[in-house]
Amino acid sequence: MVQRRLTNNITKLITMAAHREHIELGSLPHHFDKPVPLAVIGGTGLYDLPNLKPVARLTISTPWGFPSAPITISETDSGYAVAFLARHGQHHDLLPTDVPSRANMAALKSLGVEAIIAFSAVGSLQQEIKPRDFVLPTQIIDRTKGIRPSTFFERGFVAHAMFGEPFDLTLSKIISENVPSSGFLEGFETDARPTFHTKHNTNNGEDLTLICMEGPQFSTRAESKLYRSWGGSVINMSALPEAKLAREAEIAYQMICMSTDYDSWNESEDPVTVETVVGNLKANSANACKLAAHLIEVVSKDLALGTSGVGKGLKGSMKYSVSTSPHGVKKELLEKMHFLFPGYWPVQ
Ligand SMILES: CSC[C@H]1O[C@H](OP(=O)(O)O)[C@H](O)[C@@H]1O
Ligand SMILES: Nc1ncnc2[nH]cnc12
Repeated sequence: MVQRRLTNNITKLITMAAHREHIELGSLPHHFDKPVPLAVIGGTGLYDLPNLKPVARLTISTPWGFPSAPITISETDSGYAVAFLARHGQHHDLLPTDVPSRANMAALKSLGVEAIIAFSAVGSLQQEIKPRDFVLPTQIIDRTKGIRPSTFFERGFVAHAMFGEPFDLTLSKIISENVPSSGFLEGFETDARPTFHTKHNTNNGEDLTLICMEGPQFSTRAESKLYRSWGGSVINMSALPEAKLAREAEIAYQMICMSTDYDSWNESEDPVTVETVVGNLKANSANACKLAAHLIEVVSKDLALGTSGVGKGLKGSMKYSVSTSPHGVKKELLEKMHFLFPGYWPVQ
């Protein structure tokens, strides 16, 4: 019965997605004139926000190239505008290493985005984080290989952003306090319901640590066990440099992880394959979309009213994080920076 309901949901989602893609690609306006304060980045299995009404589809050129895909602007039932970007491209044709994160972040910033909720499929490094559970990480360990461009700054214009707290604490608090207790959990037997793991709800106030590896191959068992010994909770290939660039762009950023497998440390389970990841994601995609739609309403309202001050502490922070005297900086570099930070360092 539950299985049939899930299958029906999936079929409905696929049909709606195809319909939407047709509408979006065919006839949506290519411009949107109002600021868009909130963005959602969709990862593996989340290429669309099917519960929202698309109103524009934008192709944005930045000094760092084009984003992974055109950005869809949709409206919620209450009329809030939200931007959606598929991290690996609309048809998932970008390896994690090749995601143009600088262009993605710069394009979102140019729309007026102040906060990002990013979704990601992750492997679980802890027994209690079951496949299909959701996790709100609080820390990141960087296991990428230094081959992804990870800063907007470069030789000639040096800056250092703070990153001790890699996720935005205010945004994280709003998300963890607003996980819906019903709706989001529908379609599951009580004992199979996914858990939403947060530092305070399920981890006694201890950090939930996300390991970000280079990939595209999954980890060896020895690596997976090493990450557990470091206190890793979950693992993916996508949090970095995305989170670092959001910080440099002064955008509040929180990743919501969906566990799809036990990576390779758990010898009583089969090691992770793409089939396992995609299978779990598909089965739970209706759930993920419901969660996204609910959080979009809550966070958009918060941003509009300024209730919690999401992102306010970040505004202006990069202006004071620069080591180079702007007087000696090449004009081309300042022009690039102007795209992200209009008015910070005027081009002479
Ligand atoms: C297809 S499994 C590995 C792939 O899935 C995750 O993608 P995303 O974070 O965009 O959901 C992971 O980071 C890897 O890129
Ligand atoms: N086990 C895993 N390792 C890295 N990225 C993943 N994404 C989903 N599962 C993963």
